[in-house]
Amino acid sequence: MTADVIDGKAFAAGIRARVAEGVAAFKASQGFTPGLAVVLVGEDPASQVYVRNKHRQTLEAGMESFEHRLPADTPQADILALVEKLNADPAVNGILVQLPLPDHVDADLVINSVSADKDVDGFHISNVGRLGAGLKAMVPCTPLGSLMLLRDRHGSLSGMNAVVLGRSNIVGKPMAQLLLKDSCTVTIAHSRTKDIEAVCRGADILVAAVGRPEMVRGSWIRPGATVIDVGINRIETPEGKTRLVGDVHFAEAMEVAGAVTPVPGGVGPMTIACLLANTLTSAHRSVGLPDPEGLTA
Ligand SMILES: Nc1nc2c(c(=O)[nH]1)N[C@@H](CN(C=O)c1ccc(C(=O)N[C@@H](CCC(=O)O)C(=O)O)cc1)CN2
Ligand SMILES: [Mg+2]
Repeated sequence: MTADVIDGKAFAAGIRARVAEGVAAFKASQGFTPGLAVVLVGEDPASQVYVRNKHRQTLEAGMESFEHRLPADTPQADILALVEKLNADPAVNGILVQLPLPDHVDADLVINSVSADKDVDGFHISNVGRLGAGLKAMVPCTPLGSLMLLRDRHGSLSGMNAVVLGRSNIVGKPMAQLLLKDSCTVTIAHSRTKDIEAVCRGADILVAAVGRPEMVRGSWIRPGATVIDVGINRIETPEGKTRLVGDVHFAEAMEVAGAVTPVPGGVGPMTIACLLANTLTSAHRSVGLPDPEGLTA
């Protein structure tokens, strides 16, 4: 059996095109352009690439992009002051502080200083609580993108057994909430889970978000299951080069699963597409428009 490869790159391009249409319609009806502000502190190489891509794709969608690059040793008070300024700026509909932040910064404090209405990352504690309570929230981008890929493949997810491997605040926990909201039976598995392999084998939907290269082997996967690989791990090859792999052993998964997201080109591109979608959603909500269709959870 050979699984289908879920083309997240192509799907993300479609989402970005729909966001661009929504932005054009928004500008025409409201007379202003939605704006996204991104704050990068320090010189982490991967973060620099992600922030550059966010800037380019925000402009391509027809939105304003405000990039704030601060040195790694910026005092926490200066970061908080910048966020306050962005909170008060009517040209800014979405604010994102790129993670990870340097060690001297309290990331939770900074995340929760972003206005919940402009929190396009969905990390603010009030958005976390709203998602958990089944209320309208800003939803974290990677889980939202993963949900879109699952809905596209299956239509309804109702009654499916979903296992989320990993319990991070950024992916694992919100992913589990979204799957529950779509009426899956949800299990969160993690490093202390007993017989994790058997737990994963019970999954119709397996979402791997642990940050451990190729941890999920073919024997962990139920035949025909849909596997969403959120991991992005850079490993060294025997030739001394590096390459990206997910949390799932892709070649083995392809032999067993019904469908698998590749790394790269699976969930990753959906993260930025959903950031743009969230920024448009935030602009809609700021003027009392209904949420843009098909771009929210
Ligand atoms: N404030 C936030 N910080 C971080 C988030 C986030 O959602 N909000 N997520 C990640 C990084 N990230 C976006 O910020 C991100 C990661 C990966 C990709 C992506 O397109 N990956 C490609 C491969 C890229 C490569 O070659 O390295 C893929 O998987 O195909 C986009 C965005 C942590 N920080
Ligand atoms: Mg975890």
